[in-house]
Amino acid sequence: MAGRLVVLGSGGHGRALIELLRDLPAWEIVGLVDAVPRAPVMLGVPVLGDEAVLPALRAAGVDQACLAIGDAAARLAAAARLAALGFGFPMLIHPSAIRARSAEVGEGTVVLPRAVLGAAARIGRFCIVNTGAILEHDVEVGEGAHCGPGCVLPGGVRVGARALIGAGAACRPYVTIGAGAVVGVGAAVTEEVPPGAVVGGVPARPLPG
Ligand SMILES: CC(=O)SCCNC(=O)CCNC(=O)[C@H](O)C(C)(C)COP(=O)(O)OP(=O)(O)OC[C@H]1O[C@@H](n2cnc3c(N)ncnc32)[C@H](O)[C@@H]1OP(=O)(O)O
Repeated sequence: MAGRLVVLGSGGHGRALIELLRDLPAWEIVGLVDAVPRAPVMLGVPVLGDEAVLPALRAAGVDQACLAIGDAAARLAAAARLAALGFGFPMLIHPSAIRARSAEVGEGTVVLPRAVLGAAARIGRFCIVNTGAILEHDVEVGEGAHCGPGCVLPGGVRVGARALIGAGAACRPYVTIGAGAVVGVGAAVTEEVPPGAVVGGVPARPLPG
């Protein structure tokens, strides 16, 4: 699939996705949409305004969108709003990423440069697999979860919906990270992380606050 696409979100993740799309030449970015536009142009792409411009884009034949929103709940809420307007959400995988033939990737999920998706990995909808993340064989990632830059999820790790695995974190094989949990930067997860928990350190323990 390819065509014309709008990017929702003009923050840091938006800049990352503009660069990702530039390496997927079948896609043309018609512009950025942001609730609080900070500049009229970002990395050469026009910022069209807030979501009020979306119906006109649909009428003009733009029917694909890419959600550049880091916060999982906000990303999933935006997906629902744009789906109601008739937008679809392509999965976008950078050409330098390695995807096993048996790895499944859901709609609206983005896979950034040099990430690895191993055999029979299953990545849900609207996930972020960030730069250099390694998701090994049989890893399962739930809807809206974010695997941060350089994280390492060995075989059989399960990441619940909307969870965040921080940059450079690593997990023991077959461990489960609960829905909405946060694993801090650089953590080593050795045992199950309950839903909604925030853990960090080596080995990972609940963080204060
Ligand atoms: C391209 C991109 O940029 S993708 C970005 C992906 N995002 C990430 O990787 C960020 C992940 N977030 C983190 O690691 C954050 O530090 C969090 C969520 C774990 C904690 O953030 P906050 O809730 O703001 O906590 P805060 O910074 O106030 O720290 C609370 C305590 O936890 C400690 N702490 C925070 N992060 C960590 C960590 N990763 N490991 C160990 N301890 C930590 C702090 O030192 C502090 O301890 P103290 O109370 O003894 O001083």
